[in-house]
Amino acid sequence: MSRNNVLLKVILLGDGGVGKSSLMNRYVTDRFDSQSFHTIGVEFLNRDLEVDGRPVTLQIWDTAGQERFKSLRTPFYRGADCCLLTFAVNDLQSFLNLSCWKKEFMFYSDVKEPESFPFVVLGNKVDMERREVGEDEARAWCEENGCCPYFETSAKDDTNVTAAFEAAVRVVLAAEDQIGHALLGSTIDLHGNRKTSRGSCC
Ligand SMILES: Nc1nc2c(ncn2[C@@H]2O[C@H](COP(=O)(O)OP(=O)(O)OP(=O)(O)O)[C@@H](O)[C@H]2O)c(=O)[nH]1
Repeated sequence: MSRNNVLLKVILLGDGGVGKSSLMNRYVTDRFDSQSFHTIGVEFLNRDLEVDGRPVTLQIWDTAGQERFKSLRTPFYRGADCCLLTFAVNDLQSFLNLSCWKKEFMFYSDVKEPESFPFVVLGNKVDMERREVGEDEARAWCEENGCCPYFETSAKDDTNVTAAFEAAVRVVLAAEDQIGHALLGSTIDLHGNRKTSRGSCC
């Protein structure tokens, strides 16, 4: 039996210059521009793919990370299925700002169940020799903040870019399956209360 195509909206957030546009362009067009300009507002690109036999259209929304564009980007958070929090491993401040990005997303999006909303974290620019954020430190932040999985990426070298976007699709599909199973598997106890179970994203 053929399965229907699923449209998923994922949104890239993070400080200006960490490589959000470059990651999107690498994944969708397989190109890298070393002179990439700052995004103004938002841009989006689609890519069709198949994950575990399921046809998916991934709609990737790339937002402007600079503070002055905040009012242009926040209206686009609504309806997102997954948020990709991005920092650059050679820029400590962009890592420290991840919590602010997560808060901003939760404030302006229409997420119904904040505890189980899927986040993926990308530590970009791993091709750079000088690092300011270690992999262990980044993984620890992800664990503490319920934002898994974590990928170390390079849009320049095409390291882990496909893996990261496919992981975003997988966490969304897994979360949807879990809700489906929870509803199917919910039971009515003798007192008439519906029992459901829900897991976290990690
Ligand atoms: N070395 C290296 N440079 C990168 C990588 N990704 C992006 N860059 C460079 O970093 C700069 C900023 O990249 P962008 O993709 O425009 O960053 P952004 O996060 O979209 O920035 P805003 O649009 O301002 O939010 C550009 O000069 C890119 O060429 C990477 O993986 N490695």
